[in-house]
Amino acid sequence: MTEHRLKGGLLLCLSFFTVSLQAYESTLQLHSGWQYRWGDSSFDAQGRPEWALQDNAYGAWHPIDFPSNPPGRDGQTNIWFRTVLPNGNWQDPVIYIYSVDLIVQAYLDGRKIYQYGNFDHNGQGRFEGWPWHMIQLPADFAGKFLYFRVFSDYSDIGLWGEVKLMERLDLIKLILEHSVEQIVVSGFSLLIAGLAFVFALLQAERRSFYYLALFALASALMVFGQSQVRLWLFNAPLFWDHLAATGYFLLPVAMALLFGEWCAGIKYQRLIGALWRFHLVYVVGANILPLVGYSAISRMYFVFDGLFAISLSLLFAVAFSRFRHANNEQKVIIVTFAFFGLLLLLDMAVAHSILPWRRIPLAWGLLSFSLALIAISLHHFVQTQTELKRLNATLEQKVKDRTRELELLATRDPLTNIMNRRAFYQKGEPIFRAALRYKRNLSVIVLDIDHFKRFNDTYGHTVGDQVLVMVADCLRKSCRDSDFAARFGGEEFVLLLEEADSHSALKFAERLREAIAELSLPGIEQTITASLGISCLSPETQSLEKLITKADRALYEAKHNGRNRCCYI
Ligand SMILES: Nc1nc2c(ncn2[C@@H]2O[C@H](COP(=O)(O)OP(=O)(O)OP(=O)(O)O)[C@@H](O)[C@H]2O)c(=O)[nH]1
Repeated sequence: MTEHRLKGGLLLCLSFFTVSLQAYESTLQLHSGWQYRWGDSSFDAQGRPEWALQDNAYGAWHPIDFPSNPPGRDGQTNIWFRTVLPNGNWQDPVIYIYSVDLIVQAYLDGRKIYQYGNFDHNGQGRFEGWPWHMIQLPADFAGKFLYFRVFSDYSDIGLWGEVKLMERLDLIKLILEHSVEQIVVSGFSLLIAGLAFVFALLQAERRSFYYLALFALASALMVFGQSQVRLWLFNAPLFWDHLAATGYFLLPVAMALLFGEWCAGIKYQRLIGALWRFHLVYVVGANILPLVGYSAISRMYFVFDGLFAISLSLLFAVAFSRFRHANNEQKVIIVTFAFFGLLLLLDMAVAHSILPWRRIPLAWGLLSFSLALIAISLHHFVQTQTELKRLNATLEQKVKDRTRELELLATRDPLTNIMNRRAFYQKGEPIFRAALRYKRNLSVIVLDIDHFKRFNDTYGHTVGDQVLVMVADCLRKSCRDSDFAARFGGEEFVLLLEEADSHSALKFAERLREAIAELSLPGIEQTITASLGISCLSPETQSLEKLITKADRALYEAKHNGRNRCCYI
């Protein structure tokens, strides 16, 4: 069973390979041996065109290399072409035509075998888009004349691009091959458009990202709208041609906008501004006029290409006049733009038969331009983000510093730089509550400098201030980590001693008193002493305030008993 399957598979592969190999060998270019005849044929009673019946006047047909734009058009809109189909070993033969200007019928032996577009009784019709054509041939085609009846009121008339006799399977492969690069490039452009749009919404350098999104979107529309695979997605050539034309006509708008943005500082900004506005009006007009039946999108190309060629040349001139002074980014843009622009000009030259028909790799030019733009945009994005981060960090630091300053202002005594009354209560309240709850020791010392008024009166306020600062420093140095001191106002200080019972609080107060008594100021004779009142937490002391009041009473005792002493209640 497995062996059978294997054999079957191998055979299938082999036959596919041989069919494609054989078909590939037998693909024939129908690029020579044609004849043409201006005007339109009359039709017999059975509806057969008389020009497609072989026995009619041979002398009326003129030889031409390729069935396109023969001489002597003279405003005519109808033409016939014919060629003799060759012999060959075919399995499923078809004629592939890249495109026709504009609508077409194909006849073999007077039998109509293909039609694209609608011919009225005058042999005229409307533009229906530029699809690729696949004309199925009957088995007995060899050696017979194949006729094409063509109508065009466009600048070109006839078949355009490739005309080939080939196997249907090969044609499918050919269309896929032709479309791969367009699918990849248009997909990529669409991705760029989406990303650029998101970046535009997110960050500061909005405008260049919007323009980049517009350029990438226009490119995607143009490339996919022109791809051959488009008809398999949605078989409406006119719709795709409108889309492709809109994308194509939008290119100079987006290019000029981007150019103006990225090459800021370049002269001629007004010219660039005028260019994009002008082309934008053209895009709108080119879409509206065919809709109201005034013209066809096919006619819009001719004028557009002329204008685009001028705009491109102007942009080239502007770019290169400033090339030497441009920075590296601008140079990359200019070079990739030049490459893309050159391909665009070549494509136009081919489209208008100035150059012989060939495929121009427009997609690659477009890709390189898009890649350069996205790389530079991302570079700018990263730069802006880094700058923003740096600014944020500086700002955050400034806010922190300022908050800290404000905090200090709100909690510190500006003269002595120790806590003020407010901060003392803020810090002391939770400690007091915890001590009360868990029955821990807690003591408060209220300290007042003796006869402080005399310092002010005798030596002036500056000396009074110096005494206050010295005493505060002494308190700070004497305190343990868990203790803290605050200036409550004037020459009065309060200390909170955690885990200190009356005994150790008294001992500490005594040490403090002695340390203060040793302070001196050069040239000041008055000794610096302080009186201290001490109170300890007991179950009946219900608030920190009350504990301080108690210590205040003790201080009063100390003052009353002669100052420079400690009293405990
Ligand atoms: N230099 C200076 N003096 C202040 C400051 N705050 C209050 N004083 C002064 O401190 C003095 C306090 O004096 P009193 O309350 O009479 O008490 P005292 O002179 O210390 O006397 P006793 O407390 O009874 O020993 C007043 O003259 C206030 O003007 C200050 O920040 N700087």
